[in-house]
Amino acid sequence: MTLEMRNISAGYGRHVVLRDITIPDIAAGDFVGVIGPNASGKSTMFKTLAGLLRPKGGSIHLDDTDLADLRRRDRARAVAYMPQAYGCNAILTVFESVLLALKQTTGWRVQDDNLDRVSETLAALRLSHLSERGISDLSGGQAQMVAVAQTMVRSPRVVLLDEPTSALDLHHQLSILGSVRDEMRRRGTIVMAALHDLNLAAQFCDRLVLINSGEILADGTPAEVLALPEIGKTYGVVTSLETTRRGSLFVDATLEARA
Ligand SMILES: Nc1ncnc2c1ncn2[C@@H]1O[C@H](COP(=O)(O)OP(=O)(O)OP(=O)(O)O)[C@@H](O)[C@H]1O
Repeated sequence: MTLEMRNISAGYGRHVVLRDITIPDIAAGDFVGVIGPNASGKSTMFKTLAGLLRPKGGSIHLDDTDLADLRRRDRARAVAYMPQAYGCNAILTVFESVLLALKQTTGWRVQDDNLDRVSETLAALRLSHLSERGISDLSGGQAQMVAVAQTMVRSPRVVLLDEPTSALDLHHQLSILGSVRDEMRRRGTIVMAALHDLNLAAQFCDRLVLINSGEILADGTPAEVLALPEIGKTYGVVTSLETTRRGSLFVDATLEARA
């Protein structure tokens, strides 16, 4: 399976946000980090991929299928999107809310294997202990992790996560990204995640796409992209890429060059 964005332009009314974006050859099981400053177009890219925003030009292909040719429900089955703003005040348990997400693109009759799928997804994300909790009684971080479960449960071919770790403590950032990466690799699902933390992006992503002002500035492995001078320029900081004693990449950033 291959996902490809070809010459996509998109925006809101006359405001053009994405300018002729091409991202080729995203393969099954790839974890692609989309990095770039505030308002650079990351969410707009995800909304366009999910079919919530119609591109003004270009096309998106999943293998030989142009996603624009799919019916709404089929597209939602193929591409699942977790927006930045999530949350739910319904009187549902976590388990029920994930089941509801699963049934959104199928019939409403609940079968045993649906229940198994919900249990497996919660277990894969290490969230089983929250199953019977009320969805509206969760902390911000717990709600964010449940939103990831709601996105993954339908076994889509592409998962789009818009800042999935913004509300999580350090332990849960590592735990949720590790679980998503392992589970999605096992299922051969493509994951694209907008991430602000470049060190998390370096640790978990196979590939990084740097976007600024709606244009792709770099696309490559974390080691390639994070070493580019464009990284510092794009964020308006000075960066240097280092390797820690444990062999991890580490982006050291300051506002101004040190004397
Ligand atoms: N619904 C909308 N209507 C009009 N303009 C919008 C809308 N949503 C986003 N924009 C504009 O599009 C541009 C890109 O926004 P987008 O949300 O894609 O950025 P982002 O990279 O996801 O930012 P952040 O990191 O702050 O979440 C911004 O200038 C924003 O103001």
